[in-house]
Amino acid sequence: ITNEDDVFALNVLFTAMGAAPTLDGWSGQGGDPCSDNWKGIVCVGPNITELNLSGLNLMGTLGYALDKLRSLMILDLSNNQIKGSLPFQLPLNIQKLLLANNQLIGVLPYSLTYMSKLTDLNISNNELNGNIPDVFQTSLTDLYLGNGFNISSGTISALPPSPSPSGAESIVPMGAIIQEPLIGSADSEQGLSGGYIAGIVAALMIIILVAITVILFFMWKSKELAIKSKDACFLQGYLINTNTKFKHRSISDTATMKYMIPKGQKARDVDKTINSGISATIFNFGELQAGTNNFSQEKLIGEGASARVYKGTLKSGKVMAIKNIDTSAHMVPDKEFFDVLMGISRLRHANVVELVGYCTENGHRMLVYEYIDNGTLHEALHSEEDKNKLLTWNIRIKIALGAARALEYLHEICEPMVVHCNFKSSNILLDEDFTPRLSDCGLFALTYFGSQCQLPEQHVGSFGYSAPEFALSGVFSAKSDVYSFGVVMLELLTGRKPLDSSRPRAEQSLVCWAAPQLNDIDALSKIVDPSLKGIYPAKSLARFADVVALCVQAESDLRPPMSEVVQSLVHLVQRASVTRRQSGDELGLSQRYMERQDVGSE
Ligand SMILES: Nc1ncnc2c1ncn2[C@@H]1O[C@H](COP(=O)(O)OP(=O)(O)OP(=O)(O)O)[C@@H](O)[C@H]1O
Repeated sequence: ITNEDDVFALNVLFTAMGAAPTLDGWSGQGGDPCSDNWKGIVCVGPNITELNLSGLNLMGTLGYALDKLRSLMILDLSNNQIKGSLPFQLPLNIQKLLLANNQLIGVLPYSLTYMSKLTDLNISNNELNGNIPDVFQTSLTDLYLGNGFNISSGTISALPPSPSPSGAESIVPMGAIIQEPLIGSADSEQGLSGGYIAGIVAALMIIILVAITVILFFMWKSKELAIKSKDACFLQGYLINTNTKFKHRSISDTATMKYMIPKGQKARDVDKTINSGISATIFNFGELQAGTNNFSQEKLIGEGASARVYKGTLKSGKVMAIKNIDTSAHMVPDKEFFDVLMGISRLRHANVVELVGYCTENGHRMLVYEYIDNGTLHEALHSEEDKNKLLTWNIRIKIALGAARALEYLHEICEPMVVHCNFKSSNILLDEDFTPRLSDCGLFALTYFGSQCQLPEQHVGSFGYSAPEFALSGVFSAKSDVYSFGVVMLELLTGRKPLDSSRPRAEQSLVCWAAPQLNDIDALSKIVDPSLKGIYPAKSLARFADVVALCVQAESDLRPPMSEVVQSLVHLVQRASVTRRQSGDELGLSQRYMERQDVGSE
């Protein structure tokens, strides 16, 4: 009789692929694949070791349970029409993963890098994008591309000569096909090929940059380098230039939150039972599965480095955001998971997204949050749909104040304090009236660090927000959150992204470009978001900029605590409403007019 987990995985796969008629013998529920010779299956004893399903006209998606096939060595689903993204959880013992010629989208899951036995990977001719993990360049013999991968991030040296001469920032255009395997592709008969030379040059550059990093680190450590904001810019620039990845950083104790209990609540004997004290509902997997249409693509609302988020409707009719954490990449033991969960479940603040429940059935790690339905601040500021037009100056101050209050709560009211560690505009969700709600509070310890307190490569994506001390030493503190908050304020002020490689070099790092201009009122009016069309009170802008300048200081001790930031922003909001009343609120003047009055009155 076939292994129970293997049967479950095939049942899920069969359903996800729309019960394809070409899958002879397969079933969506139960069955005995090994004894009943299900199409394309090879077993050794009760375990499925091969799935050979190439060219069977299969559609649908790959489902969510492939990782249950623990003995699977060959997975061949090439030449079908499979859609959707690659599941986070793939079978870890796979040697051959053949998915070419399908319609797969999204990024490569991080779990791929954990597949130590993987020797053949063919994912050509799909619509995949994102980064290619470095590990593929040394351990695989057969990696074909034909997708939209971003091949920056330090991977360039092992790649064949790029069609574009732009070096480390090269992008393989969507649909471009690199025919040669990445490894062993150099044509030895022609001596040193362009790609080989490029590889050597890139390797030399990396060595030089690493040496610079080490020297800088020791200078910084011994306090011989008084880091002023100019130096911070240098560091930011350095990060852009090299796409440096900082691996295996430890996190300071303040950031590893275990029991986050807002002051006033009693810390009960939290260790006695593993999940007592968690103020959240336990959901069964079936309900979440049903509520998200079997975690279908249409219900997927977002994807971060460590989780996918689905919009789901519960039995009660309530709409929720269900965060399915990638367990294959982040094996957090139960005890730690419940510890963290207990803390998160107790967070209650008007500007913090509330955890409603969770599900740990079948090894899943799912968090159920209230659904916030107006997108993220990042989308509002940077999407191409002109959404930023809705963000008037006063709304921007309101968002900054709400987000500041959320951080103040985490830093100064919760006990022990909670350091967010991943504060950025895509973690600020907006509700209908643009009230900001901070998401992922307390989650960093769970999704990134687990028991080893290590930083994975994906965090590189948030570097535009990272404080210099974190980039240099990996140490996080509440003051690092304050820096990230300053970067988000700069985003609000300028409408620009923290790192933007499409801009001229001197403007790629937002902090680097904007910080020197914050104290100059003329310069300020030139860096302000053009989509505000000049409609803002100049004084309000200047005060806002003052707060930013304090927050993004390179020396962490000089940054203000969040309670001070809140106070400054409260003054701004109060001032804005007084000015508005004075300028004729009651007379029914338009917002635009009133704000023009505000500009004039400053
Ligand atoms: N409670 C929620 N309500 C509505 N949408 C949400 C909610 N939580 C997350 N999302 C959506 O899911 C997306 C992904 O969220 P997630 O926190 O997993 O990734 P991220 O913040 O973009 O990256 P990171 O992995 O660095 O946290 C968000 O950008 C947002 O669009």
